[in-house]
Amino acid sequence: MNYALLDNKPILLLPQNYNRIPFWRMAARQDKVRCPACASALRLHAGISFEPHFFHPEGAECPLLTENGPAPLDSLQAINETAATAFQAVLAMAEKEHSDDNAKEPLAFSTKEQSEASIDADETNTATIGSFRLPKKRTIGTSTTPSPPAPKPPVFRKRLMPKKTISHMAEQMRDQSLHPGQQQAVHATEGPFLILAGAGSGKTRVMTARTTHLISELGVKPNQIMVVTFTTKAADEIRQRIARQLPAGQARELIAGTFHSIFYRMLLHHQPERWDQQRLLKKDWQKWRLMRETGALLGHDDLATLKETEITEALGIVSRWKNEYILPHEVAYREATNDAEKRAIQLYPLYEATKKKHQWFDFDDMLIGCYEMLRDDPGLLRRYQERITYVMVDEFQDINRIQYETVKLLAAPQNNLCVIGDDDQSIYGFRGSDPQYILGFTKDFPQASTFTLEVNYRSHSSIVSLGYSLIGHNRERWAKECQSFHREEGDTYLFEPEDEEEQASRIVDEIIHRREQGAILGECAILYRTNESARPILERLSEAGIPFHYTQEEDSFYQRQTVRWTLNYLRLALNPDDTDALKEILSTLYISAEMWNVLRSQAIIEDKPILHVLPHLTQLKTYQRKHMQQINEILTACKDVPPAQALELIYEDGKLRDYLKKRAKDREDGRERWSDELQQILAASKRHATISDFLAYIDQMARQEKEWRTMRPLPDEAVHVLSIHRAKGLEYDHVFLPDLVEGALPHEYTLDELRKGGSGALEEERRLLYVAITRARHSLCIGIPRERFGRKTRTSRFIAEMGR
Ligand SMILES: Nc1ncnc2c1ncn2[C@@H]1O[C@H](COP(=O)(O)OP(=O)(O)OP(=O)(O)O)[C@@H](O)[C@H]1O
Repeated sequence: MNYALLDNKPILLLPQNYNRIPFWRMAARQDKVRCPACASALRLHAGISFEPHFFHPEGAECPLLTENGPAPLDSLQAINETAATAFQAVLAMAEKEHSDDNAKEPLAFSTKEQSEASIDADETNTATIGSFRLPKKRTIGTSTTPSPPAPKPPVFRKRLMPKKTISHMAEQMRDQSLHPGQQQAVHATEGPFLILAGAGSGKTRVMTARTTHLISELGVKPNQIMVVTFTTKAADEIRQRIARQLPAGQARELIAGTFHSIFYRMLLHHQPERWDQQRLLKKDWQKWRLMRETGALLGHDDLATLKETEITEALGIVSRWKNEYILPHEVAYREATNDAEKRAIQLYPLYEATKKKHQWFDFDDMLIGCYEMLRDDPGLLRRYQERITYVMVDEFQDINRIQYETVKLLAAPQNNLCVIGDDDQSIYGFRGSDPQYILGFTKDFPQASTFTLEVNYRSHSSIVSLGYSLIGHNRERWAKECQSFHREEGDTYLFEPEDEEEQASRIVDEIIHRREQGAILGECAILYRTNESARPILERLSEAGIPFHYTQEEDSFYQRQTVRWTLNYLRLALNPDDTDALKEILSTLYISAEMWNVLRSQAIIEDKPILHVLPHLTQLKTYQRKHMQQINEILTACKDVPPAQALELIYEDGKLRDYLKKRAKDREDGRERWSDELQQILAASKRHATISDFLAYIDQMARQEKEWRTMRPLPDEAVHVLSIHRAKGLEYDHVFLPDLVEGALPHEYTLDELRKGGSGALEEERRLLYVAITRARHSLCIGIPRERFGRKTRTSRFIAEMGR
């Protein structure tokens, strides 16, 4: 039903006021929204693909509930005449307001009428959803015949029309396991081959079929075939698929794995002492510490006391040089393009020398080590070349120079080298990979044959269309014809929530809705660009009791230092006796840890909470005493106000914001992450009426999150929450992409680079979004929150690009 009572006043979910949903959602959570007939509490269900509505939670008995669901507003008349009259009045008022000037107002949802009107208004090649435009018919396939006029879209739904040729092909091909293009790629085995394959075009299937063909049709021994994949998971999958098709044991002999795993096995075999795993710098912090000590050893200029970000930058640059096989002695005369590179030029030689002295090595050294071992020992190289007669490299777009050079050594002299990749999916530039290798393969191997696999078997046509409209804006790419195998159009939605909290709620409501329609949870994935986007989503999933898979890439949000300090202030407001909380925030009050014991004994003598004896410490300077007094007053005032208001008091009057700003400046950290974190807590707190509710909620979330993680649900039974980078190579029926706003996707640092005149990073961000879009089989929902971290957002430039 689209009506309810809030504090005895009628509210209606009408198109013109959908954008007030966050407020109603909260009211519904607090049982303030009630049914005008039975007075029981109503819940709000507001997803993405359906109209938002109030519903009676299970077990409710209400005269308005019929067999076919809740009765329309008219039926209320018979049950509660006063309420019905009040609703009619609200309805009339809303309609008047709407007809006056609301046409200009962009809506969070588009209604049936609006979608139809706006689509009618633009018959060319775009459809409008709310205030957004998406392609209605885009070239899929090669035909230039204009598509028939689009049918009227159902509510909240935008349809993209696939061309006839595609549906025709889908019918013809339904029962065949390999498309003719794929078959060609499988059967071409001798000499170098470049297989340029679009997203979802069956690269894994082709690699597997090619391997099986070599073994069972051509009699090649599995241990003569090397298959390089980008992840261990992909290698396992290929082995498993092959194991199903070949006699037992054969799959195990195949040389399959990532570059690192294959090369490391070779190194261990020939130089076990040198490459003993004990000497591997496995963890980031080990390299980090070594780099910091290198700086201190150099001891001049700014290197003696390297800052956090400078160390990370230096490690990144050194790693990139190594992947490009630029050796320490070669950088001395290099012209630095910026300060970070200048520092790296100085650090790199000593950093490597120290590692060598202790015989330590890292993952990049494995690649260099293997290349040099083969290059410098012609006998050994020949033995490998004689043994490995077929080489296949998947995800070739992400190869770096050192990997490429080693592969070339191994594949020679026959050069039965088959590389397969999609330059549009190259997303590891920061690791030294470069789409130029795939684009330049035919120059290195002029005799190479090139195949293109352009049919996307994964995604429904509107999703393929969106992906190609976007990626077509990249300049450095191999142009491909885009085709979808599927006749079905699929569903693509844009939605504009108020903020990241509402965005998360709507994604989760949508998942619940889809589960009710038969969707499998494991086929739903929420893909984010940066970790910050995950927090509200994980909370809403936990709250709704929906299991999820989430690989934590860094500290959980509520474990971060800034967040912990903030929450401890709130705890102290509730309970001035909370000594643990006070001890944690001492540094933010500029009180040293040594003072703690003095404070404790003073509190015991005076029989008062430590917080209250703070202003009376004799060691304090006058301004400090005044500040401590103020903190006491603020915390007392916080006790009885909603948490969002309390946080504002703590940040501003309590000067926590000033402290964090100063701290970041002192560390010259430069990152504004603390500020985003404060805004995130503020956004989360707005959903709660009291501090104790908010704190209890956080504790419960932490417990639940931990539980979900330890429960390890089966893959099918849990929603996947993961970064776009991790989602590469994977596929799901339903994909949700939150935060399509400037600064998130494209990421802020990309925009910085753009401002300085470089467009490479922006092209990589576009590829990243392309990867995300093409993970979806049937449906794709893109969220554009109007606010993020408490600030107004700007829609990602990529949205407009998808519509042109
Ligand atoms: N000939 C085919 N007929 C039907 N389905 C196919 C065919 N080839 C591939 N598929 C299906 O299409 C989907 C995508 O295949 P695959 O994962 O091999 O593509 P990919 O090129 O590796 O994708 P990406 O690079 O986007 O990760 C899979 O679900 C696969 O089973």
